[in-house]
Amino acid sequence: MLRWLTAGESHGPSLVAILEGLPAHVGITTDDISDALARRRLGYGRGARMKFEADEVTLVGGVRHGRTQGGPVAIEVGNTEWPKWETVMAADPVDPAILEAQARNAPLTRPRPGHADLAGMQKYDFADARPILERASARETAARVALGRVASNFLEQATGARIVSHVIELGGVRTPTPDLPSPDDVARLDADPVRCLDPDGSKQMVARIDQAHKDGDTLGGVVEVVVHGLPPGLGSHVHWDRRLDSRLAGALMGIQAIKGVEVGDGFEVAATPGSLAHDEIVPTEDGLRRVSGRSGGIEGGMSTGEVLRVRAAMKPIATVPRALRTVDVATGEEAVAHHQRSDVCAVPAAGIVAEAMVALVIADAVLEKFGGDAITETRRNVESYRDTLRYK
Ligand SMILES: Cc1cc2nc3c(=O)[nH]c(=O)nc-3n(C[C@H](O)[C@H](O)[C@H](O)COP(=O)(O)O)c2cc1C
Ligand SMILES: C=C(O[C@@H]1CC(C(=O)O)=C[C@@H](OP(=O)(O)O)[C@H]1O)C(=O)O
Repeated sequence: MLRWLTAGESHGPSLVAILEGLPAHVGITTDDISDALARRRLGYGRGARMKFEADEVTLVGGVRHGRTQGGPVAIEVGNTEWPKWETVMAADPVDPAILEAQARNAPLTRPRPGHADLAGMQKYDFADARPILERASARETAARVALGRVASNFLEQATGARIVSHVIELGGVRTPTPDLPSPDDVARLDADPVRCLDPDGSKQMVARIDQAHKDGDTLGGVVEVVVHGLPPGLGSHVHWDRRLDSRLAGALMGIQAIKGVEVGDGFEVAATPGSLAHDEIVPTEDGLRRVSGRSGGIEGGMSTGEVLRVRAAMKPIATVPRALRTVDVATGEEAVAHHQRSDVCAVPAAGIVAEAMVALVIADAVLEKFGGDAITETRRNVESYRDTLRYK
């Protein structure tokens, strides 16, 4: 079983992340993790911070000479801006100058609609939104992407499976019938400003972001994550919490601002007659194959061995420059929400975060099915399962 945790605030010294339960000998380097974090910083429409945020990675435990050791993998991702925020965020303000500066800091009392601010202030009994927004911020997704890269290295090395995401809708612009990206498309997708495979769609999306920026507005969209090369039988039909689809949906919904998840054609299938809604099975030279991929490669809560495909819908960024109405909780008066620099759109970045969450869930399902204390053992178990499948 894989377990993972993250800690840290948006403007604290660093984020930390721990992944426990991986076998030994998974190849992973600081450069691999830095590359994954660089992909998350890309994407047209992100705010100023992504231009200078360096995501300084330190592997602080569990990896030696580029290989996991079987113990928990611990990763630290430094926040470049820490020196500027030290007075606001210091954990142990023993220095009187820091104490004085903290006392001078005005509390944030105009909670932003669409954020955790107000419910968090109520729940945790704060008169300042700062402690809530610091942890609610999607800065935390840098830690998940770091863990996701470790998980996807394991997945590829143990099973050969590879993950890729793309943007299929942004600001209401939807690509007509999105082609499924292959792992070979990753470089092309990463080079596109909005990580969209369709050049016309990409242009329209960029124009939509420019318009929203001019209008003081923000945008959301839909990302799709595709996994190639999985064996059948990950997850199970026998209990709700062992279903691969429910585990993927929970993990994707756990990303900040994700408000909907689809497995395969999801909501569209609900409006389609049964004769056209499923994936018929035919014998081929490659063995038993589905003629279509509407189910997203999951049936009965298990991977089918076909391409796995899930989607996540992101709401527009909630810190809207043309500020939304709120109440100043210090006075009870009507006010506009506080606003600091913010993204206009973070849908392409959300795709990278979604890849990470999918990698973690599937790596967990692979370990559950195939076990292994060394990756050679996991790989051997995967291969013998594939070789001895009752029906191929
Ligand atoms: C990659 C990424 C970047 C984000 N950037 C911002 C941002 O700059 N400003 C903002 O207000 N919200 C941003 N968000 C969204 C907020 O974190 C999110 O709306 C907030 O946590 C409340 O969403 P929830 O109701 O789903 O928790 C971002 C989300 C993601 C996934
Ligand atoms: C820092 C990141 O995203 C941040 C997510 C975020 C939010 O409210 O979620 C608000 C912004 O942060 P700041 O308030 O410091 O400008 C984004 O830049 C990141 O993704 O690494």
